[in-house]
Amino acid sequence: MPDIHRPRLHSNAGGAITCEHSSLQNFSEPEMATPWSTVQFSTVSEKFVLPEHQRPTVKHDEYRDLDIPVIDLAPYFEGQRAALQTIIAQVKDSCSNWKFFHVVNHGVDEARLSRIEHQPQQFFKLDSYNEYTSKMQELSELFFHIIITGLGVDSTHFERITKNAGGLFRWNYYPPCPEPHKTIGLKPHTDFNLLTILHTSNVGGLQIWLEGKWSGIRPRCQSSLKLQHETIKCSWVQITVTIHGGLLTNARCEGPLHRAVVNATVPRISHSRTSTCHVPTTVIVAHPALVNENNPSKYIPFTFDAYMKAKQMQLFNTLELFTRKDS
Ligand SMILES: O=C(O)CCC(=O)C(=O)O
Ligand SMILES: [Fe+2]
Repeated sequence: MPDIHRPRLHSNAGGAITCEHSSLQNFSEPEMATPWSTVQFSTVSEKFVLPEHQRPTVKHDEYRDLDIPVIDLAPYFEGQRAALQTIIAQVKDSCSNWKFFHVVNHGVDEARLSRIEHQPQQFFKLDSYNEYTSKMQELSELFFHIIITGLGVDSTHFERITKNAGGLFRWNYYPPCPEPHKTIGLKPHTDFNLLTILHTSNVGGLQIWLEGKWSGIRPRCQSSLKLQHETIKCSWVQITVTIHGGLLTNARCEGPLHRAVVNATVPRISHSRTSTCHVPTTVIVAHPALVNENNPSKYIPFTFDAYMKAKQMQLFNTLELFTRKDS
């Protein structure tokens, strides 16, 4: 298996991160002030304000004095006899009593750990990053407008959601893979949320399920666009409407099933920006004008909160789905 780094992160305030696979870089948009952010805010954006009962009551620097187990790997690396047996017993105990533990003298060098921590911070400081995210927001809003206008329906129904849309920015890194035919970079999926803007490096890999088969989409970075008498070089982005879009439009605009394949020679990077409805209580329901006898309502309305809970059920409490109810 190639070591695909696939960050999946929910950029709610501050960027709580959930990783589906090992993640190399997780970047959320700078909606909140952080010590190393160039953007400082005095209030939290409305779209991140949680209902009172959902707000955390334990502060970030409020710690409990717990006797969390610390596993020391030094004796093992030093080749001490019986070290492994001791560690096995400690880990066994920690797993059943705590479900987690700290590890010291783990052999991962400090400089490397520090780089992993600091390099992303440099990225967030870049002006280009802030400019990029606001451009992406503008582009998303423009496309919301275009899509809604195309449906020929009144836009107020969508505005409650699109106006509050936040962003989820994700980088996918696909290293070259010695046996690309035996594996896949990103399994078939549809994106959730409203709209995805995807930009890929000039290396193929994205495939979309079209007319009953997987179709490779040619990367078109630096394509030329004729605009009045001028030819301008433009970088290409792809826009897909995703699951909430499908629900809002009663399946008139739904995101495509897609996947990413890997290759043996060149690394590939893609970054996607999905628009997210962050108001947990907003009910996502099809526009009434798009539901009629010929197009009966396809989906049960849900709130963003319910949707996230269902998603988390699968991501974090997956085993609950397989737990015997009679046990
Ligand atoms: O890498 C790609 O081309 C696809 C990425 C993707 O589907 C995603 O990030 O959801
Ligand atoms: Fe995707």
